Amino acid sequence: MKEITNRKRGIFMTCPKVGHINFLNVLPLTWSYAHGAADGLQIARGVPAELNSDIINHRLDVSNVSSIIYARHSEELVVLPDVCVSTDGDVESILLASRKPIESLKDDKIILTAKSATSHCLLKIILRLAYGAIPNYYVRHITPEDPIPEDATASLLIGDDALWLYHHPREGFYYYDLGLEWKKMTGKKMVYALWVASRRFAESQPEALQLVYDRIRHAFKTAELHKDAAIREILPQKPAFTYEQLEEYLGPIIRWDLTDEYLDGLRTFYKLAHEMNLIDHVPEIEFAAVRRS
Ligand SMILES: C=C(O[C@@H]1C=C(C(=O)O)C=C[C@H]1O)C(=O)O
Repeated sequence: MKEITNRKRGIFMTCPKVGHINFLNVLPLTWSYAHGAADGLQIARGVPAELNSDIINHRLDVSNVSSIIYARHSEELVVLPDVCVSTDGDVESILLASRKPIESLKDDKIILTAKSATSHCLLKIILRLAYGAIPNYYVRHITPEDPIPEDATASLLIGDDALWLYHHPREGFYYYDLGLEWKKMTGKKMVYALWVASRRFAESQPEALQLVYDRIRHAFKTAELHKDAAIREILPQKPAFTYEQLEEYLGPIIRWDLTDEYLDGLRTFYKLAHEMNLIDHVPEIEFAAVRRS
């Protein structure tokens, strides 16, 4: 298999350029890449906003991206089946931090982390539909140590920043988990990130796409087997978290299977985003033509 792949790679492929959002929520894949799964791939690490832009601008062939980006560029992208970053309720790492209770937010100033795209929409949908609030939003760099700038009422954090804040909340603020808020409002699961390939790459290099898909899928399929090793390996780089915190986060909390129920949650998200003019159409979800494993 390896030989065939390598031979084919020699014929068709330069090294596929694969984006990797460097958050703890994809630790099984980070671990796999560090243990052989990155061989023959060119991995580019970044935050969602960077990789969202890189795939649209053809600097990447495949990447995990904010799920809303697929809706905005579905004509240029195809979705890899079976993999995503999602939750059924609490997410822990997408947090609204606020000086006021969420029920009393109205036209306040809210700062949105510059790293995100999906959660910006998720927050706008939840505040508008569940709380009747239409705040003024500004995108800015935010640090979890100083989560709400002086001039704002609330702010939105995602990823490891938000997970850190979840475990080290500053007293005197209110905190809202947007995975839980979404579940309370819609009863549905929520998909935050998808893996997508540029259509151009998918059509011109199907074997290379298959290789990348197989590696990503395998990493999440075997996540449970390597969970302990992956957490122990990352902990020295993430001293602000305990083993128990990551062990809970990477399993019961974060899910990676893009099953029908998660797709249903994703379609609901797109429908509401469209109703709020955050996207201009609700896309059909078109999957890459890979052999599923
Ligand atoms: C669950 C999370 O979802 C992330 C949220 C994203 C966004 O808001 O655009 C993008 C990728 C996801 O990995 C998280 O931030 O931890």
